[in-house]
Amino acid sequence: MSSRQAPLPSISVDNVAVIRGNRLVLRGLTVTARSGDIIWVRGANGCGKSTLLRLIAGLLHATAGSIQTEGRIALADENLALDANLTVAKALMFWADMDGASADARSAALADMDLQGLAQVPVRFLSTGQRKRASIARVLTSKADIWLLDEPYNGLDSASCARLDQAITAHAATGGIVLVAAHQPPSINVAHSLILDRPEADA
Ligand SMILES: Nc1ncnc2c1ncn2[C@@H]1O[C@H](COP(=O)(O)OP(=O)(O)OP(=O)(O)O)[C@@H](O)[C@H]1O
Repeated sequence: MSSRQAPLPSISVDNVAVIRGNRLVLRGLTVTARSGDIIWVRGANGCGKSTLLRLIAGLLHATAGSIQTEGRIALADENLALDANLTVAKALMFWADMDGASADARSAALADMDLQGLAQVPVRFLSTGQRKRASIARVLTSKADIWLLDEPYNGLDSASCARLDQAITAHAATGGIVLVAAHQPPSINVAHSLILDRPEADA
């Protein structure tokens, strides 16, 4: 049997610039994240927080610079990524199957986000906060090493915020990486915060 262990998760963003539309959104951005890090990504509207998360997720290309990641990535942003016509349980199971995760992982994620009572409800009937909890449950189900969470606290009640804090803390404690893009500081200990510059046109 091989004794080789999987490499630790990491993110290395090196001197990255991005042009979106005709705007320079990020310029000369360098960020490193290591196993166990929780990083708060902050900055003014339009400074590129979502852009950075999408770059790291591989959904956008950098105009200059390089991005290297180690480990599996899950992104939760404004796009719910759950089939509106499926029940919450089935929509999560779709992703569990895609990610090679187990039904147990799905059940644990439902419990962590207090969604058991909504498991048989179609995704399209969820409220704003419930949809947000379901999108976080998808990240939990994925068993990804790197969580990229875009405004994860928006729309959550205080009990759900506490559950999310617990999930983030536990993920980092077991060696995962979490990037949280948010305007308000997370109430958990963050390794450091990354402040993105105000966009040039707004400065
Ligand atoms: N699809 C797109 N095409 C062109 N420009 C875009 C696109 N999406 C975003 N942008 C621009 O990129 C810039 C950064 O947007 P981004 O969504 O990353 O900012 P943000 O920091 O997440 O903002 P907010 O705090 O308002 O959520 C903005 O100027 C925005 O107009």
